[in-house]
Amino acid sequence: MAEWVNEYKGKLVSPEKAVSVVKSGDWIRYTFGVNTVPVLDKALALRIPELYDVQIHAGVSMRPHAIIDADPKGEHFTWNCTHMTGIDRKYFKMGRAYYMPTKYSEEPRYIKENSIVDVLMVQVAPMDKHGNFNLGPTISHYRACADVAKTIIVEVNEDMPIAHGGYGHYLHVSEVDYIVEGGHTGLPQVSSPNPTEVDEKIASYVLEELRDGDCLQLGIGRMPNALGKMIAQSSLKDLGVHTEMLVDSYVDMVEAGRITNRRKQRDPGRLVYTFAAGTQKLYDFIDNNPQCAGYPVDYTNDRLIACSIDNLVSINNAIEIDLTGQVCSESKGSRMISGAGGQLDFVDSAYNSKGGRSFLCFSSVYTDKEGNKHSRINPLLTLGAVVTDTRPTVQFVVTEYGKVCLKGNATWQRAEKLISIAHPDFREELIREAQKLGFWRQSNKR
Ligand SMILES: CC(=O)SCCNC(=O)CCNC(=O)[C@H](O)C(C)(C)COP(=O)(O)OP(=O)(O)OC[C@H]1O[C@@H](n2cnc3c(N)ncnc32)[C@H](O)[C@@H]1OP(=O)(O)O
Ligand SMILES: CCCC(=O)O
Repeated sequence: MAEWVNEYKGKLVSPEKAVSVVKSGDWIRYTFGVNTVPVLDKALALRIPELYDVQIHAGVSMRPHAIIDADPKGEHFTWNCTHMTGIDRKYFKMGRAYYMPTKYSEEPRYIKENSIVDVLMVQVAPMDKHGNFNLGPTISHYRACADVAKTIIVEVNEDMPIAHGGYGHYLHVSEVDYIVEGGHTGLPQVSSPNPTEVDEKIASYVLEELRDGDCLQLGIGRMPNALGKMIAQSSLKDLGVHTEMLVDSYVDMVEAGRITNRRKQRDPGRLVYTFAAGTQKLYDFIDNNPQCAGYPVDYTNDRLIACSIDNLVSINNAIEIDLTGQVCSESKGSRMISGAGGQLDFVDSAYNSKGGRSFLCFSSVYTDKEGNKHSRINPLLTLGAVVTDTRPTVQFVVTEYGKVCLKGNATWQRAEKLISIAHPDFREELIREAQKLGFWRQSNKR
C-alpha cells in the first residue's frame, strides 16, 4: 500500500500542470458518457490562445465542454464524436463536431490499429489500496486507449461508483503519468420520461415474445428504457442481462425480481454491460455490486461472445425504415442524430443466438416541433440517411400498430407487412409509392 501511495504522491499535479503536456496537433481522448473530465477540460480551455489543431476524440456528451464553449470558431479544438447526444448535436449544428462512423464492438481495435492517442484524459474513482483506479460507469474502450496512449492523465472524482468487472475496468497507478484530484464533481443525472401510451402498446407486443430465462439487451434512448420499465411490471422470471448500455430500468427489473442472471451460459449470476448512464439510483446500484460486471466493448458487443448466450433478445429504437427493411437509427438524412453504437452488433448477435430474437421498436410517426406528423415507415430512406442495419439483418419490427418479422421475406412481403404497421394516415400513400417502386405485388388489387 505504502508503495502505491508514494507513487500516487509523486504523480499528483495541478490540472494546469497536467494539461501542459498537450501540444498543437495532438489527438486527445476524453472519457465519454457520464465520466468526462470537467476539471481537465476547464484547464485545457485556458490554453486556447497557444494551441491549434488539437483533436478531441469523445462523444455521448452528458455535460457541456469548456474547450468548445471557449472556442466558438473552432480555431483550436475539433470535436470528433463516435455517438451524439443533444449536446454533441448542438456542436455539430455549430459546425464544431464531426461524426466518426463506428461499429462499437470494433472500437478497441480501431484504437490500436488506426488511431493516435497522444494524451488520454480519463475520469476515475479514488485509488484503492492495491493502486487501482476504477473506471466507474464507463469501461468501454479505455483499456485499449491506455494500452497505446503516450501520456495518461487521470482525474479523480470522489463521487465515482466502484464498478466490479470482468477485466479492463481499472487503470493501475504504475501506468498513469499524472493524477489530478477533481474532488466531488458528481455524475450527470440522465433521467428517462415515463412510458407513453404508444410505448406501452409497443411494449405489449414485445412482451408477448419474451420468455422466462431470456437474456436482454436494451438500446439507448427513451423507448428501450420504457420497455424495461414495462418488463419490470410483467411476471417474467429469471431474465439475464448482456448489454452494451446499462440504464435505470435494469435496476427496476432487478428490484422487481425479474432479473436473476441464473440461466446465462456466460457470466452466470452477473449482469454484463460496457457503460452505464442514468440517475443516482443506477450509480448506487453499480457501486461495489458483484452482481454487475463491466467489460470492455469488444467483449460485450463481440458477436461470437454475445451470440454464445442462448435466448439473447435485443430491443432497440430507430429513426426510420424503408419499405424493404433498411433501418436508419442514427441520422435524419445527412444530419447526424446519434450514432450506430452497438445496434448492428446486437441485432446480428441476437438473431444468431440459439433461441434469440431481435426487435426494432419505434412509434409509427415522428411529430416535429410544429406538430406535423411524419411517418417513420417510408418508401425510401430520406436522402443521405445512414443505413444502420442492412435489410437482411432485420428480424422483428414493432410499432404501436403491431409487430412483423421480415426475415426470409421478399420485398413485396416486406412492403405489405411494414405498411400494415404504419400509421393509418400514411398507408394509402405508402401503397401508391410501393407500386411505383416495384415493391407491391401485381396481383394485389388496389
Ligand atoms: C449507445 C448504444 O449504442 S446502445 C446499443 C444500441 N444502439 C443504438 O440503438 C444506436 C442507435 N439508436 C439511437 O441512437 C437512439 O435509440 C435513437 C436516436 C434512435 C432514439 O433515441 P432517443 O434519445 O429516444 O431519441 P429522441 O426521440 O429523443 O430524438 C433524438 C433527437 O432526434 C430527433 N428525431 C428523432 N426522430 C426524428 C425524425 N424522424 N426526424 C427528425 N428528427 C428526429 C428528435 O427531435 C431529437 O432531436 P433534438 O433533441 O435535437 O430535438
Ligand atoms: C455509445 C457508442 C460509443 C462509441 O461508439 O464510442
